[in-house]
Amino acid sequence: MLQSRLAFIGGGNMAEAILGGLLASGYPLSQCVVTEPLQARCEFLHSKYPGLQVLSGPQANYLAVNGSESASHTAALVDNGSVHINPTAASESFSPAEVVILAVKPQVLKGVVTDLGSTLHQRQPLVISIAAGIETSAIARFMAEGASSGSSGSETTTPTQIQHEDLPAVIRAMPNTPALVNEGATGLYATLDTTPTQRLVAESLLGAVSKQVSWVDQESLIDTVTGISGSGPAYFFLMMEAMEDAAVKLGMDRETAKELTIQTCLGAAKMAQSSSDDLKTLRVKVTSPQGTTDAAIKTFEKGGFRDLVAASVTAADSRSKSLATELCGSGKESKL
Ligand SMILES: O=C(O)[C@@H]1CCC=N1
Repeated sequence: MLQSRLAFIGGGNMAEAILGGLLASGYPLSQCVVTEPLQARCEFLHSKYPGLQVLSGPQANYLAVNGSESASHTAALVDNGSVHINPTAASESFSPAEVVILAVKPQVLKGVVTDLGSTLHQRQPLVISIAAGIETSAIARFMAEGASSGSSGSETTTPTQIQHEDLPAVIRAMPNTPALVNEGATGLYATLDTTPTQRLVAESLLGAVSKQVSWVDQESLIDTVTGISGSGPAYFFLMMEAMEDAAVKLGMDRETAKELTIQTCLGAAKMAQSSSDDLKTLRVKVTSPQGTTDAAIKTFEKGGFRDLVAASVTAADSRSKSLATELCGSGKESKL
């Protein structure tokens, strides 16, 4: 399971970050398949990762999850024009995926999972979703709806009521974009029906691009993970933009202001990580009484900085919850 056959559904930035981190840590390329609807993105992935199986077209997700029993089946799908595939891999058969990473936008997750319902039900891979907001119960409902209607790929099943315990286990992950430079922070939530091995698999896959992987024991806390680390890089970019602009206003050239700001951010983060002091103590240690930092911090506090940060993190957390309601109905779903 630790070098499982992986299917990335969606080949965007986060999928690439996870894939790139895995490959850099020695994960076999031959164990990975990526599906991607955009031709230009497929070509980019082909050229950046020679030999990677990149599938596109209406059958791509089905084939990536289900596998293809024979090379001739794969070739037939290619001949039909329904699957675009790395030419070097066109004659290969595919093993079914043991882990499916749902790396599509929340807005298209429902359609993708419903279409894959039968195959997921039949193959029982571990499903890891990195889509913001969409709850595990909603993902289970989409799988069940798809499996009940037998709408997946070329498989057909008799319409039937699918029980929750018959569905694959789902783990939600919220990585962040610093994963692109192997400095990610990821929150994970697993439903009670996941096994310790499945949790370990999720942890090691996301750990390939994350310096920090933290489990949360309530699903709603994944929204809070989104509020601090998922969206968080943008908060620090905003802070750095504002510091750079302030220095420019005071007469510094932009490049110098940018370099000093970035290194200060990086240095502060490294100090916070390596020091045994808590964050408040670290701040107080920089702040001489009546000195320059004191003047700046008093200005932040007077301007309501803490309340503003709290309101902003809460807004992201709330938006993650409301995304679920917008895209999946109530957002608070009962078990099937
Ligand atoms: O802004 C967003 O919706 C996503 C989720 C976390 C980071 N970006």
